[in-house]
Amino acid sequence: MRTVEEHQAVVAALLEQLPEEQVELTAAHGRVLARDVRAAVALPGFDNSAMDGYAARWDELAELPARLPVADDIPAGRTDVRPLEPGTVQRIMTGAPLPAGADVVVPVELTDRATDVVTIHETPDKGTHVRTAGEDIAEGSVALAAGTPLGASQLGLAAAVGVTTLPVRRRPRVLVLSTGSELVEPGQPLRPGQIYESNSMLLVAAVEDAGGEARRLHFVPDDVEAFLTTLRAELDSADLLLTSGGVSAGAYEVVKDALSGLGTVEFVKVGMQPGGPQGAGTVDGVPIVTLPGNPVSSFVSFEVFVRPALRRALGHANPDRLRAPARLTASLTSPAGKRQFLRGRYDGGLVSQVGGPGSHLVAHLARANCLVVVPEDVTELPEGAEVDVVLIEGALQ
Ligand SMILES: Nc1nc2c(c(=O)[nH]1)N[C@H]1C(S)=C(S)[C@@H](COP(=O)(O)OP(=O)(O)OC[C@H]3O[C@@H](n4cnc5c(N)ncnc54)[C@H](O)[C@@H]3O)O[C@H]1N2
Ligand code: MOO
Repeated sequence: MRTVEEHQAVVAALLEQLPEEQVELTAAHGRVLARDVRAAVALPGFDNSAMDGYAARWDELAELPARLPVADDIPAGRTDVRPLEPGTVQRIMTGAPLPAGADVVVPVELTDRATDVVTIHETPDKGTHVRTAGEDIAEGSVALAAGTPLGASQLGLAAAVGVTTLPVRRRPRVLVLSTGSELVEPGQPLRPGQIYESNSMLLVAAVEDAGGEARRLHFVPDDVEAFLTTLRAELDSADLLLTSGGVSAGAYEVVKDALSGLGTVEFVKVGMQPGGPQGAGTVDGVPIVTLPGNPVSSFVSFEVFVRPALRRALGHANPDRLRAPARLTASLTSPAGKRQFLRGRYDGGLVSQVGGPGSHLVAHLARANCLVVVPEDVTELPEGAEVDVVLIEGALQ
């Protein structure tokens, strides 16, 4: 039996780092930066005001109230600001360049707001409300490091330093193929013994969530010829093929039967639950990961093996999910010798198990926001025990 880490290494080794491409900033959301991006300009680019008020020389405000002539008016965007003459102030707006010689901005609220000669009633400390050039980032320094996922704040920063395109890694093209003679397309009538096919939906969404580009192939019955025909027709358009179902110990294990002896796919048992039966390898040089058909097993296997491998291939600095320590709200039991990935809801340092360990419990899975990891050698945990949880909800990443 393979350990979780051993099978993770096998799957990760199947995927090479994806090639780089340059994309417009508007298309870079959700991608991963391939190379460091340096700031072409400092931020702030020049000393400027943090408040609407009056730029002044702090030494001249020792005696209050102070009355000083307003020598100029500086709205944001002015490019010809003159130095501050001694004995004067300049009216200034938020974001406008600070005149040379000014070392404080007095907010309008501390003045009579006059535009000819202003009366200042109170003065802040020297340097207050002045944003200094380069205090956020220096010109030429690394603004975004390779491996950074590009979300709202990272794209905002890229635009702020004047970037228009970014180097990212091409999204991996992942094919998803479900197998099973019991499967029916959602929307069609069900006969006794049939179920709606759901793993392909789950896996396509999981691939996209991991940064890949997924394509759902129409599921095939437990028929080796049908499976191989689909595989051969589609394989060369993929960086990875994910299959679901047909890998355990029964009489109609289509994926196992079709791939055994073809390419390098190896079928193994991994010491975990759900997700025990696994397979991974290549056919015609294309990586294939065969996930177990139970929906929760498919999901957990994707989380544990495929997601980190895809994210590593995308160049993520942190390919793994965030983890957190949490205290159990109720006791639990776990089989010896297998790492359990129970479904849970985590909030504020506490975690509650959602449903039992059964890998058919899709409604419970849909309510979970974490996986509760119970190590191989732990069989019982009391209420209040500390466990490790893997946060699986997008918003928490
Ligand atoms: N005698 C043994 N039986 C089983 C073993 C074992 O070691 N010995 N392992 C069990 C475990 S653990 C798992 S997990 C499953 C894995 O089985 P398969 O990968 O072969 O999957 P199937 O048999 O095709 O399906 C299992 C289950 O999931 C449902 N399913 C399958 N595909 C889909 C889909 N696309 N959408 C929705 N639901 C799907 C299917 O109807 C079955 O109920 O094997 C155990 N058995
Ligand atoms: O390991 Mo199976 O994946 O429990 O249901």
